Amino acid sequence: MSIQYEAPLADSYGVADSFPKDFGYGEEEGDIEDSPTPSDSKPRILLMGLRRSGKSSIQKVVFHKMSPNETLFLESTNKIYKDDISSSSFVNFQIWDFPGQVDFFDPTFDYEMIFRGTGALIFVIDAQDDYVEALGRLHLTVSRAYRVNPEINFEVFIHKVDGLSDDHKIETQRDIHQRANDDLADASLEKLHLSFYLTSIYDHSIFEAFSKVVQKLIPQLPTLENLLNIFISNSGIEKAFLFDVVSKIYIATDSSPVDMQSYELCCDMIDVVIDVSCIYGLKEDGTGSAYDKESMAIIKLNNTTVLYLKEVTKFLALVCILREESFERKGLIDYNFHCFRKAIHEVFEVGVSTSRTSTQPAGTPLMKTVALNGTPRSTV
Ligand SMILES: Nc1nc2c(ncn2[C@@H]2O[C@H](COP(=O)(O)OP(=O)(O)OP(=O)(O)O)[C@@H](O)[C@H]2O)c(=O)[nH]1
Repeated sequence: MSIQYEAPLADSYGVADSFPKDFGYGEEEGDIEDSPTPSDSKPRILLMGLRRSGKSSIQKVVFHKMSPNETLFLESTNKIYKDDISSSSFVNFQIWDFPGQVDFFDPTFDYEMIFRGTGALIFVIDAQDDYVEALGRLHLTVSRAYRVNPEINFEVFIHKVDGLSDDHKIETQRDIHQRANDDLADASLEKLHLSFYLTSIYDHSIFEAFSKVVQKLIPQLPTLENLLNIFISNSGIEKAFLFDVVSKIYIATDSSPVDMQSYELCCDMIDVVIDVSCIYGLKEDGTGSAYDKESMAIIKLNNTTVLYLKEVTKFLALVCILREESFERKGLIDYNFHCFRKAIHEVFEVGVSTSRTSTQPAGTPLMKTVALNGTPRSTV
């Protein structure tokens, strides 16, 4: 494997373990503004579930680069932990990690306010444990939330599946799916849709699941997918992912099916690029950024596959998978990429100006749409 690597200038970040929260490359002309939304009114993604189901671990591994083994030492969460990831991520939202047992009857717990501003509710079920109690809790939580805000996306993570055999995984998913939907049918809540994912922090499944959760909240997803389709079909590229670099969530991909291996390969490439950049990309005086406008990398694998990464915005990178022979037309690919990048910036600039002109009456609840760094703010 050869790596042709153009190291971007790195900031005073440490190595991979202490990955920066903010890549820190400054505003440029036409750069996308940070959201002026006060943090408490930002749309949110809630992480709920029984104690020790793995909520804090998911949040730390996906958004804070914690290694899965370190989560063994996480202490139990005792109050709602609000994590505002908008300064480091394309996705301009808050993640609220709830303590295991939320008491809906506690008068200090204003669940109506919480659910009103929620885009997605992720309910985490520990698949290695007896999940009967968790299913009861799931039902109570989603039915309450649905009554307050039927626009919420309800996502169920059947978590810690690394401990299960393949057959057992499928059987567990089928059983949980069946029971959860039976409970909803009994309560005449058939319209409430639950989506299920098998997840583990020990592989890429948690990033893949989070990607899907976030994609549902991106209003411009069809436009992004279209742009990716046009880009790859005119450039001889097999697969392209638009990544939020810090979290490795892919916010869009072309319409060909995603196979887990390709996704993992692209995630690994981002890790390599950022790690090398953090170690060798520093200026002598320690200034610079681990990810900036110059960031790009080409990795040629021994099976005639090429991985090509390029910066799109402050938070986003395009990672493509293509054959070596297609890469011979690198000039064409680069030209098409230039057009693609310009189009993405235009989508976001239109978004920002739309949000500047749109007025939202005071007190209007923020609904489903999650605001993005560089995309329209919530307009409901
Ligand atoms: N095997 C396995 N263990 C996991 C996984 N995710 C989390 N864990 C472990 O589960 C335990 C509990 O994780 P936490 O993240 O603290 O759980 P929590 O839901 O936030 O717990 P509370 O704060 O008490 O509500 C830790 O020991 C984690 O290492 C996973 O995907 N697989």
